[in-house]
Amino acid sequence: MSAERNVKAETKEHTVTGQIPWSETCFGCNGGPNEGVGLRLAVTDDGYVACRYFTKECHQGFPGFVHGGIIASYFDEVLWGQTVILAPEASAMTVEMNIRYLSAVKTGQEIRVIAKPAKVEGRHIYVEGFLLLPDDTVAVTAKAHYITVKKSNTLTEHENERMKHGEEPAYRTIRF
Ligand SMILES: CCCCCCCC/C=C\CCCCCCCC(=O)SCCNC(=O)CCNC(=O)[C@H](O)C(C)(C)COP(=O)(O)OP(=O)(O)OC[C@H]1O[C@@H](n2cnc3c(N)ncnc32)[C@H](O)[C@@H]1OP(=O)(O)O
Repeated sequence: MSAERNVKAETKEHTVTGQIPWSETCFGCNGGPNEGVGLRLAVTDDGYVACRYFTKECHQGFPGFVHGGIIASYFDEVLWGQTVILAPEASAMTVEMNIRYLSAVKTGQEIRVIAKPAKVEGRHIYVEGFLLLPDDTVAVTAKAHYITVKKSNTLTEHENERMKHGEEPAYRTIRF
């Protein structure tokens, strides 16, 4: 995805085949009223992790616009979803992330945050993604580098089981 501003993505419909497990103790997943971001990550049949999300008023920085740190959280979470597909036996921790904020993102609208298919190189996973506004403008792009660790370094067996949620995805297709 280029860093050019005001670019509209050429979109098509993608079929959703599943959802990444989520946890109520995670800031990115927990959707309580004022508790967290509340993202749900869909997996598509062509290897993307994708998320439709209604931006919250309580996440504003400048009035009416989503805080850049919250936008970074969207990407940390959605791009991390690729690591669950690629290294399900491990946990992946973010070690680096680069974000280009091309257009401001308003609160109170439905955006889409997308992680492209990625690949593993030993313990390293590099993922790229983009955020689309309702009119398909590419507002933000991101690149992240994750490193896998033993799952037991981040979650006990009990927590790992307790945190898995197998809810059906809320939608069957997503356009991006
Ligand atoms: C299917 C079941 C799924 C279950 C699902 C459960 C439900 C969901 C539950 C929960 C949702 C969670 C959602 C999370 C999403 C957000 C993720 C975050 O926010 S992560 C927090 C922020 N990140 C950190 O705090 C990392 C801090 N860094 C570290 O702790 C270490 O650096 C670590 C563990 C990543 C690596 O340390 P070492 O001791 O294991 O390994 P060494 O030997 O130091 O490094 C290995 C290789 O990586 C490079 N490396 C290490 N650190 C690097 C860095 N910072 N930058 C670049 N390279 C680095 C090294 O040069 C080395 O490279 P060479 O293999 O030799 O080529």
